[in-house]
Amino acid sequence: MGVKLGILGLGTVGTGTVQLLQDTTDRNPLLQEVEIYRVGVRSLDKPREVQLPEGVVTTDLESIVNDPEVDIVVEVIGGLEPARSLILQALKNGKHVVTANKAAIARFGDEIFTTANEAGVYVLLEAAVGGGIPVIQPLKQSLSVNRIHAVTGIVNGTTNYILTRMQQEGSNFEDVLVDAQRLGYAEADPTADVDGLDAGDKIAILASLAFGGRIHLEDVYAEGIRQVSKTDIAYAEKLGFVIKLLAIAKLHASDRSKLSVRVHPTLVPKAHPLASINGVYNAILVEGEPIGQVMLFGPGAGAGATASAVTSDILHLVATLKTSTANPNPLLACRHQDYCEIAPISELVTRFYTRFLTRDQSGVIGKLGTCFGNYGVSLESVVQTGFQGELAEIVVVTHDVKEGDFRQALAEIRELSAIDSIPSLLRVL
Ligand SMILES: NC(=O)C1=CN([C@@H]2O[C@H](COP(=O)(O)OP(=O)(O)OC[C@H]3O[C@@H](n4cnc5c(N)ncnc54)[C@H](OP(=O)(O)O)[C@@H]3O)[C@@H](O)[C@H]2O)C=CC1
Ligand SMILES: N[C@@H](CC=O)C(=O)O
Ligand code: NA
Repeated sequence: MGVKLGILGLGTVGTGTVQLLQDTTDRNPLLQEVEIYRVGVRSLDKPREVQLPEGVVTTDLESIVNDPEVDIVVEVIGGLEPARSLILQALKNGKHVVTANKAAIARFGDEIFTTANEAGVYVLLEAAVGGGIPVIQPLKQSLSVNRIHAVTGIVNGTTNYILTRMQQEGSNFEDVLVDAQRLGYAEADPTADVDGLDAGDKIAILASLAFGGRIHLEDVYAEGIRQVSKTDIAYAEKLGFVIKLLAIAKLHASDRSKLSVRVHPTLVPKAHPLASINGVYNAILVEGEPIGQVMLFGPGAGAGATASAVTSDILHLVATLKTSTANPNPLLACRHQDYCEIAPISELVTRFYTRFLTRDQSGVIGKLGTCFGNYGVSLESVVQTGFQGELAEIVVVTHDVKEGDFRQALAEIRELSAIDSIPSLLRVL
């Protein structure tokens, strides 16, 4: 007997998934067991790229999650509500759920996984992080015998696409964002991408899997790419770096009972493996013991890539439904109950790149050095790079420093009469 799917959403990801399921030749034969039974959308009048039999498509999404015939609900509508309520209702009705919705999982994971565990069903979310890259299952299974020290990723396709085109073509931020939207990479509200919130949701999910505890999303520091200018990209290039929006979860430097979980634009040395990840590609570098470093790389967004991840989850569940036992499979279920302790960003120890615009006064560099010295900030390089009108431009790269100390030094520097402004402040990997 076939396994019946109720798919919520027929946009970029839903359409890609239906296309994949309607073309099963040379794919895993288990896919032939899957029937696209119901599909829920917002508007019945919209032109669609896929054809479905009469009566399959509906705007009544609740009827899908409540339909006793549906075995697996695939949630690809996105957003928080009604996605959360529909997922919970499906789980309570004993249906397995596949979702690509990192925003809902990062916020309501506790409620969703608890409900799933109580109902004895699974929530699979491979598409929620890294698009088509298998990263959730590897962290849950293949890599889970390691002690993980750090997960560092480029996990937002939209911003990586924007930064790459700004770097390679000198393109303008807004124009490239429009292209990313047209290509189906961006969220319905692209501020989630641009402001680092989408990457924040994703690193919260990865941290939870890698470090074995739940994450309060409000503890995750997230900074986006709006402040990254063409000027910074050009200076970074001269200094031997590329600027990437990195999502980082690692054991805290001085207190290994805490985690540091954060998203921010970062100067990445050109020789680092993440420096060459361009366009919509994502990569996640996992460091652990005894494995060392593993980098998972691939397309981070887009219809086909994301459909690959969604459909692989469907396949897992089809296999599970066919071999179902009374006890849940612990490799598929969520095993976390407790929350991780997250260190505040002020405790982060990192290098900084900072660009100052200064007035033409003598001894400015000396004054900067004194302020930094007052807070134990030592400098790796100081370069006076040129002029912007009347103002001299000075670029500073520090050695490792505690972010709180560095911010105090900057507060003192801002008070100097020689300082006009500090247009850029970026962390260096
Ligand atoms: N796009 C990508 O590359 C990736 C997306 N994701 C995630 O996948 C999910 C879906 O994204 P994507 O396909 O891009 O989104 P789209 O905006 O392209 O599609 C959303 C679909 O859901 C339907 N929908 C939305 N809200 C409702 C509602 N309230 N009631 C009924 N139907 C609704 C829409 O219906 P209608 O068509 O009638 O408007 C549409 O078919 C999101 O969680 C996203 O974060 C994850 C990885 C990559
Ligand atoms: N908007 C997201 C889509 C995939 O998760 C991105 O750009 O990475
Ligand atoms: Na993935």
